[in-house]
Amino acid sequence: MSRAVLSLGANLGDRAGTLRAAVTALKDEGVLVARSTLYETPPWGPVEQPPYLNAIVVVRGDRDARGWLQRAHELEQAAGRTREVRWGARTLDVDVVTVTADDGTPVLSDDPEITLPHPRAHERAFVLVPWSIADPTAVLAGHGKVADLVAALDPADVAAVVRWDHLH
Ligand SMILES: Nc1ncnc2c1ncn2[C@@H]1O[C@H](COP(=O)(O)OP(=O)(O)OP(=O)(O)O)[C@@H](O)[C@H]1O
Ligand SMILES: Nc1nc2c(c(=O)[nH]1)N=C(CO)CN2
Repeated sequence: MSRAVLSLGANLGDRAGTLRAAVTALKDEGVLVARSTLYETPPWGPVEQPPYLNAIVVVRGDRDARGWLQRAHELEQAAGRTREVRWGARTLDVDVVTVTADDGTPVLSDDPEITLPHPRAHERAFVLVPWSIADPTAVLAGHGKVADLVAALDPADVAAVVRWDHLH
């Protein structure tokens, strides 16, 4: 058994419907431990594209790191995602942020197919803000407490991550 933190993002189509369907699928298979609410976030990266809805889920089950990556890809495929431009728009993006063994040891990997922790998680407000809500005690291996990483972000980047439920 291991625990994984997954980052879910959508910026095409019915964004909220897509994220809710992914969370429901994880809940129905009995692996969902915690989830954030939905957040609207400005697009990160070099590609001009619509705003994202993002969420963090914590799952626990009988999978290793590759198993969680496989599950992430299945969720993307179920949402109709095709492989497109790097960092470009998509119906659903599921990244594996961390995997932790049951004894609390973080899984570390520099394999390009599954790099852990996710190499860009520590600088992404759209990951850190929802994660600190889903798990206020969370730690990102190599970078420290997630709540401290949020506090160290540019306040403008944090303010731009807006609880989406409040807008609707
Ligand atoms: N921790 C990880 N989570 C998800 N994919 C990973 C991870 N580490 C490596 N990869 C690899 O990255 C490849 C590209 O993933 P993807 O298209 O989701 O990237 P991206 O979302 O555009 O960029 P980013 O990784 O910066 O979020 C995947 O096929 C996967 O094998
Ligand atoms: N705000 C935000 N920006 C992104 C996201 C995402 O999930 N949220 N995913 C991307 C895919 O690589 C690129 N940029």
